Parts: sequence; structure tokens; C-alpha cells
Amino acid sequence: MEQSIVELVSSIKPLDKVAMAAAEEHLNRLTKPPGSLGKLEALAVKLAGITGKVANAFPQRTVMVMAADHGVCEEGVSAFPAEVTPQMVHNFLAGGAAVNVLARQAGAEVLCIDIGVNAEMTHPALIQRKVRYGTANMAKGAAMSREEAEEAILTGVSLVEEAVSRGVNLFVTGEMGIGNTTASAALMSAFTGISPQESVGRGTGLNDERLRHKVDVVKRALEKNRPNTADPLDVLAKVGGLEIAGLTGIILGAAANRCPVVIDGFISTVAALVARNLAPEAAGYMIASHLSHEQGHRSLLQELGLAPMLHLDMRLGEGTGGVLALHLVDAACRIMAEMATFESAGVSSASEPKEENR
Ligand SMILES: Cc1cc2ncn([C@H]3O[C@H](COP(=O)(O)O)[C@@H](O)[C@H]3O)c2cc1C
Ligand SMILES: O=C(O)c1cccnc1
Repeated sequence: MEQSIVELVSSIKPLDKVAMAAAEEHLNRLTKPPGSLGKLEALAVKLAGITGKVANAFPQRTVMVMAADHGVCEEGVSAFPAEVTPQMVHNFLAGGAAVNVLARQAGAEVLCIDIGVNAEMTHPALIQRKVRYGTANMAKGAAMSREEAEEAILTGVSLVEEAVSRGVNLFVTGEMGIGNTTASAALMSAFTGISPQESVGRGTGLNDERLRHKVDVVKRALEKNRPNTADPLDVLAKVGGLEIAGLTGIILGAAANRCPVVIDGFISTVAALVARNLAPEAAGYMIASHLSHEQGHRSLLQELGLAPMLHLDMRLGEGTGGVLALHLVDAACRIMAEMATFESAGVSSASEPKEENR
């Protein structure tokens, strides 16, 4: 594998077990029956393992919305036309998309990155990192070259490095790319062996007939490209997408910097799968925000061993589920920082069974 990615992967360390044990001990001293805050407790322990600190706060959080186009759109795999990708990029930059609204509510900054939009894009707030003008049609050949896939991953990593150097310590994955649920399903099937019937979903809202066609397109793309599943870069280049590769870089970069990375919906979770296959330790740094309505998402999360926090039947992407979950990340942090202990509040802890009740 390419040297820069090998180095990045080797810089990703396992979670801090000592900090995790200390966080668990602290949770058990707080004025509540042990374990009664459920998944919030698991989240607090995970955050301790990620940062190495028992008490955490993430005041500077950034949603990275990676935008790119997909050549496979010419097969008619999306309910919407490809021009929606650049149009939505303008919407993100104007602050009017769903992710902008939900990010404002959660106090998160939204960065929009052109990593492969198939149009000339200029805007003062746009981060211009175009690797190429959209992918090629994967039903007919490789979506991109191996070098382009690597470049897109390293672009994501460098964006994380820049953000960390100005104080950002938590990342949320977001994406925009008409056709990207098709590339995501192809990647999922290639890596997991789960059939396209199960990995392909309705995306922006296909009817039954067009859904069957989308399954066929994914099957054709896999047959045509025969990706080498032991080589994640090969799979990503052949049937992936530029925004998915960029998000893989965001996730690996966050893990290398010991920052939590909140994973949004189906497309983002596929990027997480690529990241995990490149660097198994990266999985520890991922926080699954929600269970998307997109068909393959449940088994994809299972494959990664991630439990989603929110079940809202959302299927939008952009980072919308991710920013909603920030409220729960904040809740877990405040529990650790602000709750009284049995000792400090003078509350009796669980009683030993009395002699006569034994
Ligand atoms: C207006 C609009 C806003 C969106 N924001 C996110 N997506 C989502 O839908 C796309 C994936 O679905 P498919 O594979 O079916 O094209 C991605 O851009 C994803 O981010 C949107 C889609 C639309 C139409
Ligand atoms: O879960 C997602 O991220 C998703 C699902 C459908 C369409 N766009 C995004």
C-alpha cells in the first residue's frame, strides 16, 4: 500500500484502557444506580478512551460536508438529477440546508469541500480541493484511479490536521453527491459479501422498478471491475466515490489525532467501513449517530460493531444525523463533569442485603 497511508495507519493507536476504566469507576460513584444512564454511560467511557481523559468537552466541532459527483448517474440510479450536487453546495454555503440548521442548533461549524463536483465551483467560503470532475461510470469501468482515491483520502486527512491546529477536537462526517448511495452499496457489497439486493436502497426515493434497476447496475459494476477485496484502495478506486474517499480520510485523520468522529448515515458509514478495513484501530474512534432508513445501514453498522443512538427514520445524509447526535455527546460529557457523587451529595449507596433478608 502507498507509503503515506501506511504511515497514517500506523499512527492510529488503540483506545486508552486506563482512562476508560477510570471513567467507569467515576460513573459508578455518581448518584444513580450503576449503568442506569445506559448508552450515555457507554459513550462517556468511549470518549475517555479516545481522548485519554475522564472528563471531556468538545466546544469546537466541525461538520465536514464532502461534495462530489458520480458518473454512474448516467445509468439512472437516482431519483434526482446530478446538477443537484452543485446546487446543494451553494445551499450549504448560504446556510440554508438541513445540516446548516441542525448544526447551528448544536453549535457546530459546517465546512463544505468540493472534492469532486462535476462543475466549476467558486465561492469565498467553499474549500476547493477538487481531485477530478466527478467519477467515471463504474458500470463501465473503474470510477477513478488508485492515485485519485489516495489523493482524496489524504485531502480528508489534511483537512483534519488544519482543523485540529486551530482547536477543533471533534468531527462529524457529512456528504453531498447525487448517486452516492449506489457507490456506497457497491462498496458495502464488495467488502462484506452482502448481496446488492440487500445493500442497495431507495436513496432519494426510487420506486420498485428503478430500485431493481439500481441493484442490476451495482451487480454490473462489481462484475466489470472485480475489485480486490483484500486491498481497500483498489475497491474504493473501482466502485467508490471521491466524497466517500475524502470522508475515509476525515475518519482516519480524526483517529490519528485522538479525536472522536461522529458518523452520519449510510454513505458516511460506508466511508467508516473503508477506514476500518484500512486501519482496524480506527473503529474505536467512531461514534454512530443514527440508524438511517436506507436499507443496508443496519447490517453495515453491525459489521462495524457500532450501535446507533438515534432511530429517527432519517435518510438525508449531509451530516444531519451526526449533528443531532452532538446533543447526546454533550449530555455524556456534562454527566461526567457536573453530576454529584454519592459521597459529595451525602446519598447512601446500594445497600448490602440485611442479615434477616438473606
Ligand atoms: C435536494 C437534496 C438534498 C440532499 N442532501 C443530501 N442528499 C442525499 O441524497 C444523495 C444520495 O441519494 P441518491 O444516491 O439517491 O442520489 C446524496 O447527495 C445524499 O447526501 C440530498 C439529495 C437531494 C435530492
Ligand atoms: O443515510 C444516508 O446517509 C442517506 C440515505 C439516503 C439518501 N441520502 C443519504
